[in-house]
Amino acid sequence: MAETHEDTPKETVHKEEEEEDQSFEELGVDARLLRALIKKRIEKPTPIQRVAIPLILEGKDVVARAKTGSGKTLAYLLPLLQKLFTANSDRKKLAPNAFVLVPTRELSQQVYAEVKSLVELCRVQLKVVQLNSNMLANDLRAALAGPPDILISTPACVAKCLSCGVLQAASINASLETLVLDEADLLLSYGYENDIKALTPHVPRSCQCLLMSATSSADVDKLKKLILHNPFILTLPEVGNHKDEVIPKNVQQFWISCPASDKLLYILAVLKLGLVQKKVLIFTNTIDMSFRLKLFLEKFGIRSAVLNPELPQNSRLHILEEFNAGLFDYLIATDLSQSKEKDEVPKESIVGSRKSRKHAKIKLDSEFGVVRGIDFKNVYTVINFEMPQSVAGYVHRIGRTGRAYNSGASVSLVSTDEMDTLEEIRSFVGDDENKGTNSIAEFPLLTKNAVESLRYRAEDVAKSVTRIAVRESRAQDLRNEILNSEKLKTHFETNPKDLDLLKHDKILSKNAPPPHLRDVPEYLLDKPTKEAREMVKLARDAMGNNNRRKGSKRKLRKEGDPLKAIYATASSKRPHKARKTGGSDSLNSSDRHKHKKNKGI
Ligand SMILES: Nc1ncnc2c1ncn2[C@@H]1O[C@H](COP(=O)(O)OP(=O)(O)OP(=O)(O)O)[C@@H](O)[C@H]1O
Repeated sequence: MAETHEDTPKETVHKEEEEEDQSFEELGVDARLLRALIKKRIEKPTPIQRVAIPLILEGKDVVARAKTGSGKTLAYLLPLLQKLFTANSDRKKLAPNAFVLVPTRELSQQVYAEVKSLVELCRVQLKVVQLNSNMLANDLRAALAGPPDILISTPACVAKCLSCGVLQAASINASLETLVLDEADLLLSYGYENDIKALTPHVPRSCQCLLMSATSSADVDKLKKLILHNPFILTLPEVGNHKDEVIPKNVQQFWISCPASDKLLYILAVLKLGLVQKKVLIFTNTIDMSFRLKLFLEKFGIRSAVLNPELPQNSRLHILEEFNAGLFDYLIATDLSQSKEKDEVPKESIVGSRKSRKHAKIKLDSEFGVVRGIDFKNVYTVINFEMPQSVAGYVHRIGRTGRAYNSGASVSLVSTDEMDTLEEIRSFVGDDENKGTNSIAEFPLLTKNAVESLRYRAEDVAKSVTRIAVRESRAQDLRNEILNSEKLKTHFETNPKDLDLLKHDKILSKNAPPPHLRDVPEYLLDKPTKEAREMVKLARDAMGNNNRRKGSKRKLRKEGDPLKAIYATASSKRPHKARKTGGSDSLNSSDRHKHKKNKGI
């Protein structure tokens, strides 16, 4: 095991403040990787990268805890690649030199894509493979022939490789130089404990072990004991042990009180009136609800895609790719960690599919995960259409926006039944009126009048989205995706960059959406809503409709995010106590005055 040491969070704080302007070069990153980072427009290291990279380059075992979106992936990938670039090519290699183990396939794909792009940009010959436990033993064997330099996979797949003799314990022991457990706080809760235990006896003592995690938990401690000996513990002060600092500071959090039966109406108002910035990631707790929402929104001309664990893997990856590439603005993701709907797809949802007849039932993919780790690109707004059932669920959902140095917002629709959850979240994230930290403020831009103006249309359309319509659409979508999945597989093998083949935000309703529902007539909008809408539009324009654009980002950081300026007053004006019912307050004239004056927070 690598040389070890125990660092204290306090020492890390000191170091970070002192060296805030350190460049990647000063951290000791290789010239090829520096050039790759420039091409990727990554200019300066994030705090966790500043602290972790030098230690990992020195060969230390490291446990790195830093909040979601803080750049943990590059924190371990850069030194890992550098180590492989400079390794002696004559050394014995019977198995991959590095294992990167992650909890979900989506994440495995994401890390793989990141490694591949870095390796290509560096023009270095390194073989990287990504495996999953659905692969046949022969395919696993073929992929591991060589063997590759880096294996990216889930613990279950490595355990499978060991048990079916595709990977030999002795070969791992002779060759493994680096073991990374990414999203370590999740690995055990995904049920990988035995898989990890199957691997650990074969990890050589000389192997450098890295544990990356967004939160500290008993599970991380357990893994630490299982794998590492006296590692450096890096807990970023800004994330750190303080429970009130788990949400990135650049994410503004809002909530809207609304009856459960009015949620469709409220989300329609928020989206249709243009009160939030795109792209928007919407979380539901069940697959049926995601289809209900999709069908409802598409009647109003709002096209969205759904992402859930019953879809074939190729489709899921393609949906993520398309969303990240900006091909559509609204993605409805089902966070099944919050749901009882975990075990199987209901049979009726797959009736008629050729595959369904063959297999009778389709298991949901247990390696699916949309909440943790996935780097959704340029998501500005996260909407909790249904509240997560745990504080951790909330933290990880919100973490899909405000990634790295970007800003973002979250809006939670909270029904009476979910009010206790909101209170629990508030007390956990340290929503403190006096400190102004991490406040979850009432969403300031949606007025009661604006909601009521859409009620008649919304209720009418909601009635037409029946349970049967939902089930049929879900079945149809699954059938389409199963067929598409095969096409995608072959197509993307030959055209990896072609993202336009299949659109995932296609309309599922049998009847085309009525044209009169596409636009909200001016007479339905009250004055505050028109003003709020205009302000969001102005902010969007000022941000070039994309706050990640080159140039504009730098400008924004300097001058403040215009959307923050809009929200600022409302954020500081928290309701005294979470109300149990009713909509948001209207903007009064002094609020509006302040909105205009405020130059950002
Ligand atoms: N130094 C940097 N400067 C700017 N952007 C960066 C930097 N490092 C990483 N990023 C970008 O920040 C985003 C988030 O990074 P990453 O996925 O590694 O976060 P994370 O800490 O692993 O989050 P999570 O815990 O949610 O998985 C990515 O899009 C990544 O490309």
